Amino acid sequence: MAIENSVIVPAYHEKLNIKPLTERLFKALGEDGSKITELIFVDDNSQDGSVEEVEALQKKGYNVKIIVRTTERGLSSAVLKGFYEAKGEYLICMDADLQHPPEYVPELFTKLRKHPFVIGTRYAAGVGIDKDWPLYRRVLSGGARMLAKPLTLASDPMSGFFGVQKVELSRASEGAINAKGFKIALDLLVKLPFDDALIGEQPFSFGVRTEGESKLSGKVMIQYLSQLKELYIYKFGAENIVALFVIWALLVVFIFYYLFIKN
Ligand SMILES: Nc1nc2c(ncn2[C@@H]2O[C@H](COP(=O)(O)OP(=O)(O)O[C@H]3O[C@H](CO)[C@@H](O)[C@H](O)[C@@H]3O)[C@@H](O)[C@H]2O)c(=O)[nH]1
Ligand SMILES: [Mg+2]
Repeated sequence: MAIENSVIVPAYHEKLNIKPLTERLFKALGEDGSKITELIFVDDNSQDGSVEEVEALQKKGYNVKIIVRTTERGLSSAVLKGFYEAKGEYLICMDADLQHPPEYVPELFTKLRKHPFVIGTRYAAGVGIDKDWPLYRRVLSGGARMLAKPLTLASDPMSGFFGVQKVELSRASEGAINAKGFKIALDLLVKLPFDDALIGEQPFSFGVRTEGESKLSGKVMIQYLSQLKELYIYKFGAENIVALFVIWALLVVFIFYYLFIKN
């Protein structure tokens, strides 16, 4: 049967998560879903046994492969690499560390047949973020989300759990997508030419990592700020950027006044 669905997983030092993710994903897809789905890990030369882990899963019959890059590093560029190598028309990106539960993937693929882009969101009724996700990560994520608000109507543009139709990717202007940093979904949301009203959402509960470590670093945060600046200019034009930052500054002062000074 032809492959219709591709699941792309950026992975760096994720050996211990590869097997449980693969088994849970194909179990969730069931027999019919598994026949039309491929799983692709894009690893940046971790040399931690990830390749051997994938080979063992292939021997068991899973449609899984691993692309090992040796000259590039980075989450967003790894995702784009996987998207361009994928055979499926329907592409889903998810993290390797099981913070994005594979059990939501079948529903995401179903929605992706009706929407050009589907974002996995933690901000919807009945779902949320695991109580053990550290406070500093919540604060960082909340701040990052607030700064992205004027750019997209999607409720969780910081999410790394999302789907996009392959045909949409080809509609981005040449070289437009920013492959630096972690926030590839935000870049696609702003730069692909579909209408925001067509964005689908898939509520999901965000788990905590149990194996390996987060790769979020100061460098990734700086890359996010630089990406934000580029996206603001892309969307609103360089001439409006000062006005936008003034509005943001006034908003922050207002919130500060309202929360801490008014009473
Ligand atoms: N190939 C490759 N993969 C990478 C790299 N850096 C990170 N990854 C992979 O990208 C995924 C997310 O990385 P984490 O290190 O787990 O990120 P996080 O701090 O938990 O951030 C997550 O939370 C955000 C939402 O708050 C998400 O937006 C983001 O995508 C990520 O899921 C993991 O599968 C990780 O192995 C890299 O340089 N290269
Ligand atoms: Mg993580």
